[in-house]
Amino acid sequence: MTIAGTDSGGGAGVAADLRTMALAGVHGCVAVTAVTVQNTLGVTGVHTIPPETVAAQIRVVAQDIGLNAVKTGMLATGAIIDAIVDVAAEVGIGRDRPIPLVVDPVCASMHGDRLLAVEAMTALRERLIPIATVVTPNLDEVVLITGIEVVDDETQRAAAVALHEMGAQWAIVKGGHLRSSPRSADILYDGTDFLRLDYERIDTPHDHGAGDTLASAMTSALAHGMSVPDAARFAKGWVSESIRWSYPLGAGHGPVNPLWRVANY
Ligand SMILES: Nc1ncnc2c1ncn2[C@@H]1O[C@H](COP(=O)(O)OP(=O)(O)O)[C@@H](O)[C@H]1O
Ligand SMILES: Cc1ncc(COP(=O)(O)O)c(N)n1
Repeated sequence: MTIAGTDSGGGAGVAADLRTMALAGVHGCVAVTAVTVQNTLGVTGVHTIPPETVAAQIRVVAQDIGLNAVKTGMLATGAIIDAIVDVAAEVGIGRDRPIPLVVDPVCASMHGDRLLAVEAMTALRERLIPIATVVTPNLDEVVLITGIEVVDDETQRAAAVALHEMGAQWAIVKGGHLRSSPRSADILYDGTDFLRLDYERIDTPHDHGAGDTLASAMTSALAHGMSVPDAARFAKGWVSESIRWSYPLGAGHGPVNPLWRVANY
């Protein structure tokens, strides 16, 4: 299941998640948190869904269809985070529970438009991250959550340690925004070992939805029963190829494209 917002441009959020989940061989269910008015240039409006409606979407799917793995993306408000954390305890989602939870702590769009209220940062830090099986921030989110500015490998590792200490079972600190590096390397940490997930940096402005695609590929792999390190390796390869096959759309940032998996270009 993806718990996330919609993007009218079809590049990020629920649309990106469902594309990846389908192509990765799992049935994706949806709990919508917010409707965004969005195109490739930015977000011009957000309509949030009542927290009890978000929780109810999760509850009815858990009760009928069942959940193998869950990811969160855009959550919009602290009240929505609270509702998700409460229903997660009720149906068994989260670390040390039967259903793994991947938390992509989306705070803003790539255009800099806010997708999580400032007041929600405390609930994110103190309630949601502590129940995450894996948390997957980009470098902008790392600064907002931990105060650590990542500039190199050492600070990237320090951020992973801070996120693990906040309660996440595993932390992946994504290096996509570390433009000074010729590689695109993410660091995975479980409190003991660091795993570096390294890939060539692909030179393209069309990377809208990359973070969602990484987290939903990982969630799909966890739903198939893979371990977190195997799921992370799978997801890194998946998002890298999706960035390679991204396409221009509109006047801004086009979407990453998981159709590389099936398309015969
Ligand atoms: N230009 C790029 N080339 C290759 N991989 C990239 C590139 N940009 C981002 N990635 C990878 O895509 C994933 C999403 O990263 P990032 O862009 O940092 O997140 P977000 O989309 O949340 O801002 C990460 O695995 C990152 O390393
Ligand atoms: C509904 C929604 N969810 C997530 C993102 C983040 O994606 P990106 O960082 O590519 O803008 C977004 N723009 N919109």
